[in-house]
Amino acid sequence: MTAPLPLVEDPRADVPWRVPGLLGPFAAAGVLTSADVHVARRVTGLCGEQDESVQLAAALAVRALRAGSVCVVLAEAATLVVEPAQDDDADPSSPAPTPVHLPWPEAAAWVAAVRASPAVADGADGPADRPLRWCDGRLYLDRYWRDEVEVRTQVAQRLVPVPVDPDRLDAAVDRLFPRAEDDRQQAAVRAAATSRLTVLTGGPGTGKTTTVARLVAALQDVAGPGLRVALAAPTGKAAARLQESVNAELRALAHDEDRERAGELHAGTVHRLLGWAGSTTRFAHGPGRRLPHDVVVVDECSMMSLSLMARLMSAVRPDARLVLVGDAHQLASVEAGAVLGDLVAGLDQGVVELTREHRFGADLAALARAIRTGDDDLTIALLRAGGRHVQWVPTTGPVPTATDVASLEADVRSTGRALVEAARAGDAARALSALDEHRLLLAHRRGPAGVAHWAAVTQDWVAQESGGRSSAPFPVGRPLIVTRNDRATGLYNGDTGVVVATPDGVTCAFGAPDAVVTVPTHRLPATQSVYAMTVHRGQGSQFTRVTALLPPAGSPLLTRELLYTAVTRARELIRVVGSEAAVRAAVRRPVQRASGLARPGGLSG
Ligand SMILES: Nc1ncnc2c1ncn2[C@@H]1O[C@H](COP(=O)(O)OP(=O)(O)OP(=O)(O)O)[C@@H](O)[C@H]1O
Repeated sequence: MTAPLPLVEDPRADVPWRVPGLLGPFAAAGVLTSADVHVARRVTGLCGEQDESVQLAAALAVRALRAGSVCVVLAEAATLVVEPAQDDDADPSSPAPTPVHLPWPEAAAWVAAVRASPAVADGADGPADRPLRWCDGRLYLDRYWRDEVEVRTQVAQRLVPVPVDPDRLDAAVDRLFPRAEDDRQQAAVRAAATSRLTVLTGGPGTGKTTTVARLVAALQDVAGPGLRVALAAPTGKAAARLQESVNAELRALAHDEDRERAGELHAGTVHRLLGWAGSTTRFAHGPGRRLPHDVVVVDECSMMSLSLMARLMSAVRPDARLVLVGDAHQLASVEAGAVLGDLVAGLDQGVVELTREHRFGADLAALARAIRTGDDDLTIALLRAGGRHVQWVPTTGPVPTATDVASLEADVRSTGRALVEAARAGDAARALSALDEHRLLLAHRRGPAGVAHWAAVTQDWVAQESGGRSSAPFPVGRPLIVTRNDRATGLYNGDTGVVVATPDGVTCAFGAPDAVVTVPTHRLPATQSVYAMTVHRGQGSQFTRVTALLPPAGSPLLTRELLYTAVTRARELIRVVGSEAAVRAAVRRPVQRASGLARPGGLSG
């Protein structure tokens, strides 16, 4: 009897087993996944569209969403390179992506077929009931086009002058920002007072949060008192940080009346503010039931997707003031869209950029600036020069050696030991401080330069420091990250905490060292250990010291925004472990997300 042949599986599960016809070579080349093909066939099929070139265009629109773009620019489709945008399984040691030669349809005939398709609404005035939309050379899934229209309309409606007493405003600005050199912060207060939309952008430590607090105080004076103010951020962690810093700043205001008028503010997630009803698109608040607030301030807006921004804008009362705050150079949202970046780049009014770094060490700030401006020579020079705040371990092989990671290891061991000791002593505040002392950030989740591998390595180092691994479900000293929002405990996806000993057993401490929240282990929502995290996960948080361990230069995840976001997570020290080629590849590679808002004039019509 012959043994059955072993089943041979395609190692890339996202490549369809067999895609016939025109889409076949695109699937085989890895440009399209089975999900892209499936969704495209379904949406076109429902409308009776059999033309394969239209199916291809639809599949590319679906693919674009995976890569963070809102639409596909069909004329540029043939310049596609094979690079799975968020693909963790991509082998980072593989060579850089290369253009692929594929059977692209002839351009003019392709566009004509798409525009004439019963699945496609042609232009802004096209039918409202089709799954796809063609507009200005871009093909969208219709839902995303509607979100863009919503944002564009809201922006136009909100950027109209709001009358306020000019003398009163002058007096408030002079009181709150008396120094002439704080002219940008003054401008932000003026913008927020005189417009219903203000975009406040700037790198870390440029005074955004300080400005938010003082502009709230100014608004309570010139448009209040008694304005209802909502503060929000895309993640619970970012919201907690915002609340803490804004209230600290409000308490420190020099004038009693400003302090009294502003009061104490609460911040929550954007989802919570909008009354999230358990699905990503259904919210209690919207155009039919607006938020009651007079002022809505949202921080960390770089993390907001197009869809969430559209929902937010349509839920804020037309006569309320909306202030969007964030660093437009950071990684954009995991979902499609880079609205903050589009607004900062495209608006000729309503945007205030803060540029003076107040907190950052000078060499850290210079490094962040070099990366942000795409200057790879300067980035390398600054890394090489090093300093009190910058360390570089240039690696040469595809995988870092023990020597390459020696300084990382020393940091992980010392902070790990401090964390475990504090947790064993039941000192939650000290354990939480130790938790934010150092963080290892990576681009990938899996693979040799991924979180899974490095979390295991660092966990071993910590275990060696603290008397071995424990098999307990919640070992004392284990750092945890929450992976799901949980109303019952008030914990949010991304919150980090630590397991601490108490006289009654173990519990988990979350929050800031001066505002500890304890949650018994049996009430915890889903959590994971957090010995290392992706840069995406680290967004919205800062740590005293950060090690960014870069994948090899060929990794598709290595981008300017990724490196900038990693570097700007550090308060005191950024250590980069990676090759010169990887650093240069990152700096030279800004993420390009296609959207109709980003095109010239895309925000005005
Ligand atoms: N005009 C100013 N003059 C002097 N110091 C300032 C000024 N504005 C802000 N600061 C100080 O600079 C530091 C950073 O300010 P802030 O936290 O507001 O920046 P940020 O842009 O919100 O930073 P991040 O994005 O990291 O949260 C704070 O210590 C703050 O007190």
